[in-house]
Amino acid sequence: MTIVQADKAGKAYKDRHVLQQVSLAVEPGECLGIIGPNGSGKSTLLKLLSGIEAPTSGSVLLEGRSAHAYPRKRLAQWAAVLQQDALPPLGFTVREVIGMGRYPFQNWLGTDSADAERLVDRIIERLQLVKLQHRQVDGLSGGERQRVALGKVMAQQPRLLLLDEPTTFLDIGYQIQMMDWIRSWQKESGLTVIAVLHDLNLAAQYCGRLLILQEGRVVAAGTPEEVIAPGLLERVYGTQPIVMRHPVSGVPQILLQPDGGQE
Ligand SMILES: Nc1ncnc2c1ncn2[C@@H]1O[C@H](COP(=O)(O)OP(=O)(O)OP(=O)(O)O)[C@@H](O)[C@H]1O
Repeated sequence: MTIVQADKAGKAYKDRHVLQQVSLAVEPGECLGIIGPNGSGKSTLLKLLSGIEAPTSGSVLLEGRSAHAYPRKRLAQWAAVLQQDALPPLGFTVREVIGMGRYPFQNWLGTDSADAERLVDRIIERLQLVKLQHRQVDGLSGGERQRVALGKVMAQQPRLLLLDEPTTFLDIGYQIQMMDWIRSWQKESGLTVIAVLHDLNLAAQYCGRLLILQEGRVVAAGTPEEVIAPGLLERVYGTQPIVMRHPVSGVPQILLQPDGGQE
């Protein structure tokens, strides 16, 4: 069954239309990348697709049901959101923060339906956080904190993972590591991923399908080959990048041209 379906979804704040007529369908196990310039509505779209906000027109269905029809706790057991700097609360250890991902699964006695401690152990090992697990999160570097935030959403064991700029503050090593972890998690568990990414090269490498927004409307959707095209990118971003094939994976990659390439 289609995991997420938007049908002519729109969002307006007062009389300002931030998103208009957005239609898309995301199938189980796929990775959809959402790209587009600053202010084009990417984060707003993610809020609609995660059920955090309701559309003001059209509809968003999660497994066939209106996102707003889900009780909050049920939604949290099903979908998880990872943001740019998820800023785990101060004063907690790495292990405690990862364990917080289990809150939606606890009953009123605080007991979990799964073997939560073993799950947290496995995640800590997987994300190479063993040495850091008893450290407070406040003292960690940006890259370490983002790893902890990923651990927390992994503990949630969602079926749908929504990423809002997950790699923005990370160096290239951490960017690749983060996206690789997410990809292997996706492959192992059939997780569905929707990712807002500013980095078109990362988006083309990790997402099988891309959707590009401009001023709140979908201007193109398709494979990276279809979307990462010089003419389209110039129209949307107002700059003309060089598009080349990645020498190893073959996916399209861009090189920026200062001043439009004219000396
Ligand atoms: N709560 C709100 N009230 C009014 N306007 C809003 C609200 N949230 C977002 N907007 C506006 O909607 C537009 C789209 O914002 P959004 O954050 O979705 O864009 P974005 O593509 O994620 O941008 P960026 O790449 O810069 O993060 C912006 O002009 C923003 O000012």
